[in-house]
Amino acid sequence: MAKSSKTEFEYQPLSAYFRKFILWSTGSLLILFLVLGIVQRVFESGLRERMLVSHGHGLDMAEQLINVELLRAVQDAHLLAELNDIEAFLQAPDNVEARMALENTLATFADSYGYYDQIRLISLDGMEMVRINYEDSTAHVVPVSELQDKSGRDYVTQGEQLANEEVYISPLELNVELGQVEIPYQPVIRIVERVAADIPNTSALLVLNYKANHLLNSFRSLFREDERGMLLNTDGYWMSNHERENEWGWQTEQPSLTMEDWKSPLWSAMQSNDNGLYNEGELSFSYRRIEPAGADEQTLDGRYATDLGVVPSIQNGSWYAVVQTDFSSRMDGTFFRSWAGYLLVTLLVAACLIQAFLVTRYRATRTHFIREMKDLYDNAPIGYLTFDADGYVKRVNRALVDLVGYKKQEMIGKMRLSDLLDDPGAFDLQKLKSGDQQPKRIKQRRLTIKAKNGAAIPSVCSFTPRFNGSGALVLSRCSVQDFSEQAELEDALKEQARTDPLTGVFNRRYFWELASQEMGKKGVESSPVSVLLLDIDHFKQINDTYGHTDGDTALVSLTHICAEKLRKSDILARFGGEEFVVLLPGASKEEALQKAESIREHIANTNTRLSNDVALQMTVSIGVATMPKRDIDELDELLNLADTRLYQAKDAGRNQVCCE
Ligand SMILES: Nc1nc2c(ncn2[C@@H]2O[C@H](COP(=O)(O)OP(=O)(O)OP(=O)(O)O)[C@@H](O)[C@H]2O)c(=O)[nH]1
Repeated sequence: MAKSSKTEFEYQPLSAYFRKFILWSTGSLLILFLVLGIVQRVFESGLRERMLVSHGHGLDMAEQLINVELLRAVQDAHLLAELNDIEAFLQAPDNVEARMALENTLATFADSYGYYDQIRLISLDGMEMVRINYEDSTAHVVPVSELQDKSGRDYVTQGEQLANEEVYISPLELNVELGQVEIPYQPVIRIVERVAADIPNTSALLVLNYKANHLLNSFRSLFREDERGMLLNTDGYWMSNHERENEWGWQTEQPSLTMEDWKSPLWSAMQSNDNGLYNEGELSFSYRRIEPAGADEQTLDGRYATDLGVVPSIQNGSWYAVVQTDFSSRMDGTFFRSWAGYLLVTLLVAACLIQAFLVTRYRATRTHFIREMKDLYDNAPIGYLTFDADGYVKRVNRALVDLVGYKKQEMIGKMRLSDLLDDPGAFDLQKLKSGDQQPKRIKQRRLTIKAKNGAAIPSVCSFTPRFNGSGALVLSRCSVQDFSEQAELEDALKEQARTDPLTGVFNRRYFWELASQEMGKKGVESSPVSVLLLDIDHFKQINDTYGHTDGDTALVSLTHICAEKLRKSDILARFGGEEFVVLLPGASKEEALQKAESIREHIANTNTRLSNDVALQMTVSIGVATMPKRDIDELDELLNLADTRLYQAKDAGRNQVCCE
């Protein structure tokens, strides 16, 4: 026969299995994604924190860079303003030597510093008096004929308001030559200092054109690759932007290239707070208002600037440094957005699905198994009863209910095992509970169950105890098998083994057993016992004459006739063939003799009706032996003695009793 390949779990309908699988996998995937979500959130917030630290660091560096650069330029202006050559020139502007001395000094300065593409001395009415151009790493003295009128320029107007040794720092802007923005762009800041103001009619403005490219390049290099650093002027135009075409909008006739136009809420935030963070989707902006070498008394740099003569009231307003990070692109570089991360998530999802499959399969198998077990328990052909450590019934099956006649609800939790036993003490629960005797299974025991109707039911019971981790009994299952029929059969077999099948009296083997018991009986040791051994006279002739069947009838009849003369305590048995034995407990020699005589006489006087209506008259010979005191070891000899005397009776002519 082909072996079935069906597993237990396959017995479940596929739809039920699939539904459970979906439930389990949905549940476990939800938990997985919840955990992953939390992990990602924690990681993200850490990343955001690091991003803000990096932003803050970049803005600190930017502020420091701007102040250091500009204050150094202010210091340079002071250094030049102190030159005697300037004072000498201003006192005699037409003196060629004084001019040349000043031009040389300024050219040397421009050469050796390299930060300034123009160093000029401008009169208060705006005319250039001396001008040094620094181009292609070389300082050039501009001839007097090429000097220009700068009156009306903002930095000149502002410079006119300065007191001696006061400094004005112009806005950062592209240099304009002859009305046109110089190409390539030359970002410049003009440092203007009033010189020789205390000498009447000689005061002028010392103007240093600070080349801001270096400052802007340094600014750009402060930020990480995935950060965008921006520098804006007080009107929100970019002086530095990673997209260079967005820079200098106010000078390139692109007035919409402002922060306000690009990100209006961010610009509003920048107007209201000096420092702050603005988020828009995945974009994060940190911003800071910077006073470029501003004379802000609150800050160390500001106090230093004031000391250096920078006049707060006429400065050009604030700059703004902004750093922007696209958080999603920063996440792109992390494990969560890497192929390893995606692989891990895929593996985890696969693990969840496999786990859901295995759990569903396991539970389906287990459910099926439990159902099978329950079915086996409930519908077993023998009774099952489960009881707890106190002996109370916890569960019973149908067969047991049928056997005892109680309803389930009458037993469960209400009756104990002992209530169901004919002898409540027959089963020792304590023994089952004791820790040192924890048999996995108590071997079969014969117990008599007491049914509701009072019937005693012989049963075979076996106990399977279950213990907890600390060895205490939790439950025990007891199987109960009705043994009534077998018991009856056993009794019948026992009876058969004891009796002579023809006559129904005890057989020789059982006679020995009973006689031995009688001999060993306690309390009557000194009382006598007698034995009669009977043999039918000429029985062979009866057989020969009437046939074997009538012979059998005669044998049966003899036991009846005999029994009429016996007490209840006397024991009659067939010893073999036509020979019988009678044990007379307590009978003395005289009493035994008397009993033998009465039996012999009764047999001789009683007819036995055979077939064909023949009336048979039998005689018996009897040997009598008596033991005055009981001794089990003498039983054999007692019977031998009776046998000898039986033969003596035969020899003496039969139909008589011999006792000596
Ligand atoms: N019908 C029948 N005959 C039996 C049974 N058991 C033994 N016999 C017969 O009993 C007879 C016994 O004969 P014997 O031993 O010669 O003794 P007897 O004829 O009684 O002679 P005595 O004992 O000397 O008086 C034999 O013929 C046996 O076959 C039995 O169960 N039924």
